[in-house]
Amino acid sequence: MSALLEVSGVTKSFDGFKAIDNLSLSVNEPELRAIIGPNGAGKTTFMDLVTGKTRPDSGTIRYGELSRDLTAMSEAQIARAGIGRKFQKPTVFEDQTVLENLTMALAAPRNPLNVLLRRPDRSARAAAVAEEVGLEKDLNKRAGILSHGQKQWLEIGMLLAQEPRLLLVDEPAAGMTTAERERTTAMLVEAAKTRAVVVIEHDMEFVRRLKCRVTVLHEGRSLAEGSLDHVCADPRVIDVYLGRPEEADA
Ligand SMILES: Nc1ncnc2c1ncn2[C@@H]1O[C@H](COP(=O)(O)OP(=O)(O)OP(=O)(O)O)[C@@H](O)[C@H]1O
Repeated sequence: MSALLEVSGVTKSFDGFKAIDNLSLSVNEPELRAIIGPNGAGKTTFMDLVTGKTRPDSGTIRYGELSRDLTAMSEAQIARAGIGRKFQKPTVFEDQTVLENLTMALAAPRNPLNVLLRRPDRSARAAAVAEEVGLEKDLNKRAGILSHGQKQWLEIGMLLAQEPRLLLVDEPAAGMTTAERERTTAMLVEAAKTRAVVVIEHDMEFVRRLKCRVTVLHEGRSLAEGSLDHVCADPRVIDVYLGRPEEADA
């Protein structure tokens, strides 16, 4: 296990307001990491910075063995370097089938000789990804008729098909049924066995099931980090995020 992503002293202001304030954070490979924190804590901005959608005012974001500085790379270069992002709302091609969506998303074979010598069966690879995200029985269904949860899984599958080294996932459980949430947890835990997966999530039960290291963001800074039990016992986290029971009752 080694650091794949190293965020050091990053600050990002919008109109003088520090959305990210001297943030340092590192993610290993493989690792599953949850990022929690109150509204406006800077969670989405963090993902925007890593993917190159937003540029920091100061600090560095280094990635991979070569410690490439992501702040000097375009969004397309960052995506090509193996960083995938799943936004909250599913974005799949509704008129295409599950299989077609996954096939379109498949990563191009890295070695051109593979294409010449052993032309990979793209449908078989797409079917294997479908199995990873529990859609193996729905290969020929049009994506538009899938449930909200299934669309989320399809999009996760489309990202996995691109073989990312770092996958950023924004609130995957939002709008899902309890059963769907449980399957999503299992999927992310499995995906994080061979890559880095960073999940933003508000649902604490969901985070608990991930059984992973948790970073609590608050006002653009890392307030606490460790197991969920560890951060939940931190009085500062209780104050700014979890609330005290007597306050909740009030
Ligand atoms: N493009 C932008 N322009 C101006 N302000 C922005 C921009 N992006 C984010 N902000 C501000 O930065 C702060 C952090 O926002 P961010 O969306 O990163 O928080 P968050 O932790 O993801 O919140 P939530 O849980 O509500 O999604 C907020 O005050 C937000 O209004």
